[in-house]
Parts: sequence; structure tokens; C-alpha cells
Amino acid sequence: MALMDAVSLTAKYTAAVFAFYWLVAFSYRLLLHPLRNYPGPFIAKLTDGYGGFYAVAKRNHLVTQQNHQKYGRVVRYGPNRLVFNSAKALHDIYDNDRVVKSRVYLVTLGFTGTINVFSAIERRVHRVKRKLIGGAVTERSMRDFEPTMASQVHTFLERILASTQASQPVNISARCKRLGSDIVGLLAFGFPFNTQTEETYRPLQHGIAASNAHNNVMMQFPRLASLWIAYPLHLLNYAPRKAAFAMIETFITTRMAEGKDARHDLYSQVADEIPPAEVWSEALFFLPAGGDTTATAISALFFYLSRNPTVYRKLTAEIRTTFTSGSEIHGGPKLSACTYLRACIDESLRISPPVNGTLWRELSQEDPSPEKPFIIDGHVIPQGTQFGVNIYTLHHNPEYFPEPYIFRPERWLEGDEAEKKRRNDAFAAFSIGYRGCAGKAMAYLESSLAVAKTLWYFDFERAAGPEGELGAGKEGDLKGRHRTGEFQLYDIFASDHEGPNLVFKTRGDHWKELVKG
Ligand code: HEM
Repeated sequence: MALMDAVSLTAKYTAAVFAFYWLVAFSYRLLLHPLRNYPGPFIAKLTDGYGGFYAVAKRNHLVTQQNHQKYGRVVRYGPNRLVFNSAKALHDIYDNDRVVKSRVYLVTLGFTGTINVFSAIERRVHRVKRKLIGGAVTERSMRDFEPTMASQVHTFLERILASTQASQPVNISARCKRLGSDIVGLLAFGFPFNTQTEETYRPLQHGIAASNAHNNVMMQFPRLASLWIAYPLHLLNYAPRKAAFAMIETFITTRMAEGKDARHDLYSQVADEIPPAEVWSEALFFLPAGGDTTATAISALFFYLSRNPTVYRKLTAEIRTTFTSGSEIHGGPKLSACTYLRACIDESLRISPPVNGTLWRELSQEDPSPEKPFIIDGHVIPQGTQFGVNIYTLHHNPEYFPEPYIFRPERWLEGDEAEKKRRNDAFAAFSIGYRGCAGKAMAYLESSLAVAKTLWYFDFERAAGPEGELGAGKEGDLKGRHRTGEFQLYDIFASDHEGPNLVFKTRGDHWKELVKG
């Protein structure tokens, strides 16, 4: 009895101490914290759990956008977090020597536990990695890699051709994810995943998506990583992540058994410069960085083409008058001269950015000018604050992109120099500054080849009935997914998505070229 009383008394005291601790912490965050005067959702002022919750729901981008509409250009999105919605803020943050990636990126180390170009925070460490890894995806490297990429695009087209014979709708997201993964697998590991044609390595995509979603929750709510509740969360997606990692081990051992120069891939380019563990950490990051992002860009463009017949007609006319055969479509001056194609890709990246969230940053511990106040878009930012711009929200800010939910590639081709600068300054699909995307050249080449070649060989339209709605918003949805003309993204740091379901028809006899190879 005495023992029971002691246990009950200890429990009561512990609860009281916790309650007191949280009361003091919450009161401080609300009333005394340096960010106390910034507007934002009440719960976000108290805990990062707000962002964590919407990361679990995969719609932080939509909620951030709604919060900006409600609270204005700057929103307090966590006790120590501010998110901005202006091009000025974008440049003040991301194009700035005093700013580094937030420590929350360290949660992405995952299975390898090794820092890579994406997770490196210190500028010195990052600079070395960026020089090395960036070199594998420059325009020049892409010229060497293009035949490998083109052969995967060819397989993508062959699969579409097969669908025309069976009169089956094609789920474009599924196809593009496989295409993206097969291409980046060859670049990163020199290993043919062949997910376009075989089942064996398809679970890899599921594992990577699960891992991204998990990391995204931890990045929004870093405290969670050290709480007991993180363990069941780890277990939730453990099996697919573990299975993916086992596959990756196969790729690594297979590749290492070959000579360094056996293939033109990341390994061949950096193996002499960094230890194997780091090479594989970089390669692992390439899978979502290069595969999923580009897959989203291509899927979204197919979605918007299937819903905007005037754009579809203009783009097909450009492709079909610029080239005289499908095999003529490759990187070079002719493809670069397809300005409407580039405008369509940029408009798709604007309206449905593959990385759609807030890329958190902080003031460097090695701030080169600590004596100067740090200012973002007119706001003096206290040390210790995490800040960022939400890419999806900025891309839908009508100050820079009037009628932001309308897919209108023409916007990228019109206006005087001042208008162009205003628009370009607010375009952040690849982020900007020294941490901006290293794989931009690859992303544009892959998207251009996949879309231009498809339009050369095929005509397409969206599938009839409810099947054709896959990927679109639903009228009446109350969670920000109500726009039927918008391709829906699910925020997992990169994006998950489904559809569109499209029906393809061959164009004349051009398909025979595909069969010949
Ligand atoms: C449409 C496709 C793509 C989009 C929208 C995109 C977007 C981005 C964004 C927004 C970042 C910054 C992330 C951050 O600050 O946390 C980034 C970084 C990066 N991306 Fe991409 N990316 C794309 C394709 C690629 C491809 C094909 C590769 C090559 C495999 C690649 C490699 C990288 C690398 C290495 C970084 C890290 C750069 C650094 O921190 O220095 N990306 N990308």
C-alpha cells in the first residue's frame, strides 16, 4: 500500500513538474520570445508540432499558402521559425554568405550516417563536395551521359506504344517515376534498375518515398526525433526503407566489383577523390534528388497539357515543325530553340514545383559580419531563428505571377526586361544561390527529351470518366485540394503524386521508327 502511495505521489509530482515546465515554456514562447510579435497560427507559436502535423498530412505547402493569405508576407510557423513570401526575402535568404542550411537537414543522414552534398551545413565542407558532385551533372557531363538517358527515354516510348495497341490508359506518374529512377540509377550507381520493364527493383521507389516522408516530418518537427513517439514512427515505414537499403547494397557491391572506369557514372567520376562511404551517400541522395523531382516535373507537364488544349496544340506544332524525325530530338541547338517547350516546362515547375516546401535556413555560426544586423525583407532577424521561403507559396503569389493557378506558358515569353526580371527573381523551383540545384541541366534535358519525343510520336488525351480525374483536385475539397485544374502534390520534401491517366494514339507511321530502335 505504502509502495502504491509512493508511486502515485511520484507520478503526481512528475506530472506537475512537466505541466509547470510546459506552462513556463509556452508562456515564454507566446509573451516574451523575440518572435512574439509576428503573426501566425496559435499552435505554431507554441510548437514545431504544427509543421510536423502537416508534414504527416503531406500538405504543408497548402497550409503555408493559406497562412500567408491570412497573416500576410511573414508568418511565424514555429516557435523559432519565420516563413516569408516575397522575392526580396528569397534573395536575402538564399543568396547570402551569412546564411547556411538549418541543422534540421542533419536528420536526413539516414542509413549511411554520412554527410553528403545536400546535408553538409558548414560552408567549407559543402564547397568541396559541391565542386566534386556538381561536376558529375554539369552540361558537359550530361553530353556524355545523354545516350544512356536517351535509351531510357526510348524504353519509356516503347511502353507507351504498347499501351496504344492495348488501348489502355497510361498512369503517367507511375511511368515517369520509373523513368526517372532508371536514369538516375545509371548515373548514380551505373546499375540498370530496369523498373520500366521489370518488377524486381520497383519497391525501391516506395522505400525512398517512405524515407523522404519520414525525414520531412523530422525536419519540420526536429524535437520528435528525440522523443519516444519517434520509435513507432520509425517502425511504421521501416520495412520498405530497409528493403530499399538492401537493394542499394546490391547496387553498390555490383558496381564496386567492376573497374572504376567500367561505366560513365558518379562512381567513375569521384571514386579517386572521396572514400567509398561518401560516394555511396552521394549516390543515395541522387535517387530522390534526380529521379523523383524530374518525374514530378514531367508528370505535371503531361497533366497540364492534357487539360489545356491550346497549349497542347502550340507545343505539338513547335516540336513537329522543328524536327524532321524523332531521332533528331536530342540535346543541342534545335532543342534549345524550342522556346515554347522551355516555357511549358518552367510554367509546370512554377505551378507544381517538385520541391514544394520551405527550405529552412539559419544564420551561420561563422557569420562573416556578426556586427551587422541580419535583415530579411526589412525584418531584423534574431540569432537562433530558422527562416525560409515556401516555394509553392511564392510561385502562387499574384504580385509576381498574375492568375497564379492558370497554366499559361506564355507568361515566360512576354513582357519587357523589368517584367522578366521581376518574374525570374521569384522563380525558385531549383532554389537559388550557392545551395541551388546542381542538377538543373540534367532536369531540363531529361524533361525536354521525354516530352518532345512523346509529342513527336503520339497524340494523347485524358482518359474518359473518373479514371481521367486521377491527379486533379476535387471540387468542394476543404483542405486546399479543390482546384480541378491543378495537379495535386503531396509534400514529402520532394513531391508524391498520382496520374494523370492518359490515352495515347500513334501519330501516322512515325511509331515505326521506335520499333526499328
Ligand atoms: C525538375 C527537377 C529538379 C528540381 C525541381 C530540383 C530542385 C532542387 C532544389 C529546390 C534544391 C535545393 C534543396 C535544398 O536547399 O534543400 C536542389 C538541390 C540539389 N539538386 Fe536538384 N532538382 C531537380 C533535379 C535534380 C537532378 C536531376 C539532380 C542530379 C542528380 C539534382 C541534384 C541536386 C543536388 C546535388 C542538390 C544539392 C545542391 C547543394 O546543396 O549544393 N537535382 N534541387
